[in-house]
Amino acid sequence: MYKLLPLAITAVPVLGVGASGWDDAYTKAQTALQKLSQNEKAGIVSGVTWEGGPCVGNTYAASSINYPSLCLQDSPLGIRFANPVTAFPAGINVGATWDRDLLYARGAAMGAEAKGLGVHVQLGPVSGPLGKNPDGGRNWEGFSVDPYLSGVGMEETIRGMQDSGVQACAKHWLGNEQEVHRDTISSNMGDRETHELYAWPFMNAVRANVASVMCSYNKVNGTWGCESDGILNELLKNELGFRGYIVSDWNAQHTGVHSALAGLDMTMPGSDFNTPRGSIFWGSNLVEAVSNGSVPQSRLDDMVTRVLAAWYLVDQDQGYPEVAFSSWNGGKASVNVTADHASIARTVARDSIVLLKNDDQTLPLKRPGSLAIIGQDAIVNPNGANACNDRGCNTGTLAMGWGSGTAEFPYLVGPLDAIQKQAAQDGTTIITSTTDDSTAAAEAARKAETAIVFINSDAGEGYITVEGNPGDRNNLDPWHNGNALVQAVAAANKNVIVVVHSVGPVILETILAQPSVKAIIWAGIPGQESGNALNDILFGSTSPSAKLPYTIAKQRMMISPREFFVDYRHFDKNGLSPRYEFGYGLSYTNFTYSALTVNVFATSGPTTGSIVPGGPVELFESVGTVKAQIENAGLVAGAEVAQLYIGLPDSAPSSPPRQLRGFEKVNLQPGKSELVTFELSRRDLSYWDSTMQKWVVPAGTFRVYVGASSRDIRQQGTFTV
Ligand SMILES: OC[C@H]1O[C@@H](O[C@H]2[C@H](O)[C@@H](O)[C@H](O[C@H]3[C@H](O)[C@@H](O)[C@H](O)O[C@@H]3CO)O[C@@H]2CO)[C@H](O)[C@@H](O)[C@@H]1O
Repeated sequence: MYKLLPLAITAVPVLGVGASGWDDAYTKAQTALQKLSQNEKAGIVSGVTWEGGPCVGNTYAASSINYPSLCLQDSPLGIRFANPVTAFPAGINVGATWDRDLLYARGAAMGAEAKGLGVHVQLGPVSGPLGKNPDGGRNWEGFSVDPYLSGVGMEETIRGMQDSGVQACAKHWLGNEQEVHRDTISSNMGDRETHELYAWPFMNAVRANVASVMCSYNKVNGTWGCESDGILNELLKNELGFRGYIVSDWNAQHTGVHSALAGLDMTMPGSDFNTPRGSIFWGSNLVEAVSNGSVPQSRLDDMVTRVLAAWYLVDQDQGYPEVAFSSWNGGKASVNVTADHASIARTVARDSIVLLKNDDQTLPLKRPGSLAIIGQDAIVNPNGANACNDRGCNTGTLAMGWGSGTAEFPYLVGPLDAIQKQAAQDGTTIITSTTDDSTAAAEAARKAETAIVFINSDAGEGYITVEGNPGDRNNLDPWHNGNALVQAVAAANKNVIVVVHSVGPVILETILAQPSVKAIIWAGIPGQESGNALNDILFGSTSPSAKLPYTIAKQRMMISPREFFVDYRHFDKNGLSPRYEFGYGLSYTNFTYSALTVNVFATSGPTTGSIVPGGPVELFESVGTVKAQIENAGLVAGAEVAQLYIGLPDSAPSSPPRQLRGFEKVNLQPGKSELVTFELSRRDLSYWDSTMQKWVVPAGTFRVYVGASSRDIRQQGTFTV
């Protein structure tokens, strides 16, 4: 039933229509193209080799059109290899906020820092990996394992970044779901899961007019990601109407001619990582490939036009700043671009903290007489927050994963530092045990009213191995004997709070089996404001509002997704009970749901219209609304993320029981209520029909679920198409 993507080169890229920004940018690019020499054209699409310029990627300048050497720089959470910059919470944290405004604000702040430093292309955001494997090393760089939530994350972040003037780069296209063997494996995907899961968030990215997309190291259905006509020309450019350029991941290009024909538009870093540099596929070789007829002139012109159009799209021809740092000498920037972004970093970190368990209203803390703070994860690495290159170690509190998706911390507020400040105000005695030694931990815990244990679990990119974890995690257990640490503390103290800093799901069964564990918090990898944000929740200045962007299972084995039943789709389809389901999160108040109304006017059938950035034009048309009344029925102010799930009718074969298709976050004072409206687009009601090669709205009765999580459904309804 599933159709594999074609391997042969068959498609001719078409330009999307409908984005006037692109139309203007293309007009300027086509004019500029006429003035370029063949060498300049090849230079615009070729990197100058690894470490050949100040940024992780640099192209050649073209003096005839006053075009600069483009600076491409990581990362999805801040500007890599530069300082000072803001080290924002990771993608997985901002995903956990389910807050469009925060997604946009973080993107805009990152974009402003990039522009201030002269970075033309910021290498993020990420929706590949999506997170099919819960132990995938780079899942934390993206927003969520759910394509809808991930898609909103992509769209808002890209809008924020590009509104600030930097070109965003959506990565890694496509199926980059693991680090181990990432540059040799083939991600074999059926056509339907390709569309409904992995390509979905990139549709949002293209819809947000993303300037560039990075193709990935892995093969897709047997063909290298950066050499595949099927996923580059056919899917991304033709079907999704992508008008920007495709840049290779660093050293992910394997051939000169074939990659050009398959749709690659820029090669990075222009060489492999060896010294002296080998594997230079483009540059002067591309000029030769055109002159001997292996690559059509029109293809080279198309590459250049796309790259120039992206530059014009975000007005980088209008006095863009010079690059103000070098990646290779400590990154000291000649300008300070951090502005007031620490407050955005703190708000995101705070609003991404998920309260998983809170028995006996243990939280918020109410001026305790004494507190034991336990675990190495409570303090900043004694050697410094940036002691390890690309954060490639797990010493001290975990606030970032490792790899290219990192930035240098300008400072890192550790949990203990922040709690001590609050304790001084409250008259609370602090007792510490800041190693992971269980005996010392129990001794400290015995002396306090309440004990807070800090545990963590790290992951990162595969070119670094940390404590035996080769990028991907070896398991979903806490590191550093975290379970034993909690057990020891729970045996010594009847009032235990566990704080988890982790890149993704951690199995909590051992911890939950301790009756003394009264509360559990997931704080993710919160960036530079870690301790301050945690204080806001621990001591109750803010009620937690975050919801899990993935499922926490009872055991690792239970998550073995097949095809497109990843995460909650797998649990729902197979009638399995998760420990904490997708979308779950407690608050210090409680919310009631009422008055569901459904008003949908879609017609069944396939899309037929033209392609706009993102896909067929009708996919993004409104087809109705779902509304529900949310009331804060508790005693304190708080925010609720109301979630809309849709179940397709049986005429859509083998579909998940329900899928996220909307969410709205509302801030409510006690006793107040608000009517939330979920706007539905045609895409929200469609599935990908592999035979027809179309998005199709199936005929029949759709199920509507509105609730506080994927399992906590408060209102249900139906509509028929
Ligand atoms: O940074 C741009 C994109 O690069 C990919 O990651 C590369 C990373 O940036 C780079 O630092 C690392 O280099 C190491 C290299 O692989 C290794 O052979 C050499 O010995 O040491 C280098 C580190 O000092 O290579 C990474 C690729 O393997 C990312 O996938 C992508 O997301 C980035 O945007």
